[in-house]
Amino acid sequence: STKDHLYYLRQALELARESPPRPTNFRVGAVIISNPLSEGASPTILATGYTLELPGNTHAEQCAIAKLAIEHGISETQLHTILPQEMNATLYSTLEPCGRRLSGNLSCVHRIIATRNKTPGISRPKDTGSEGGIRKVIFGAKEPSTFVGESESCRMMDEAGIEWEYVEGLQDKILQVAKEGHPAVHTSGTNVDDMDDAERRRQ
Ligand SMILES: Nc1nc(=O)c(N)c(NC[C@H](O)[C@H](O)[C@H](O)COP(=O)(O)O)[nH]1
Ligand SMILES: [Zn+2]
Repeated sequence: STKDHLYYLRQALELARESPPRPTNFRVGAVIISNPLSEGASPTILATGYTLELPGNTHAEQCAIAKLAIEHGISETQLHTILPQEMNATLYSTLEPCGRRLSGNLSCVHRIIATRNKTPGISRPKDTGSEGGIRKVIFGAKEPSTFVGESESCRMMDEAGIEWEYVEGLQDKILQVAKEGHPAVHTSGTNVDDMDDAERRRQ
């Protein structure tokens, strides 16, 4: 339910606050939970991550996925062996996972797809249970167009048969945390350093 979703998005937002502010990316937090389909089983947190947590130019979702694989001593493409379908692994991210990165690094949507037992080139009907790994992605804010313009992430997840859901309620706070470290935009509208001298003198 939305209440549970907001509970985990709040946890992810707390993680995002751990991220060092940079003008070149967003501060994001991610939580991977098992949310078993079987009756009465309770969800458990499997891994967490925040932007730049692991060395290098790392994203929150990337860190959570990498940490889970490291913890089990397996590669990220083998995560479906510890995330069977009945575990219904779900990734919560404060911001929509990236579909493209200005750095050219592998996007988080591709990393999420790689956790599933998808033999490249063999397309199974969507409902086959054998595709474990991360089955659902829930995020609390759409990615602003700052870096890559219109995000293709949701279309890419649809094509990969990964369920996703944008849960509203925390988006303002999430974006405020995400953009800390970005150049301030003067509320007066035009950014002072964008003005020409004549206009600046008139201020
Ligand atoms: N979902 C998400 N999680 C993150 O941890 C993070 N930093 C971003 N940020 C998205 C933004 O589009 C990219 O940060 C820029 O495109 C620059 O790309 P790099 O981060 O340098 O690879 N998005
Ligand atoms: Zn990413």
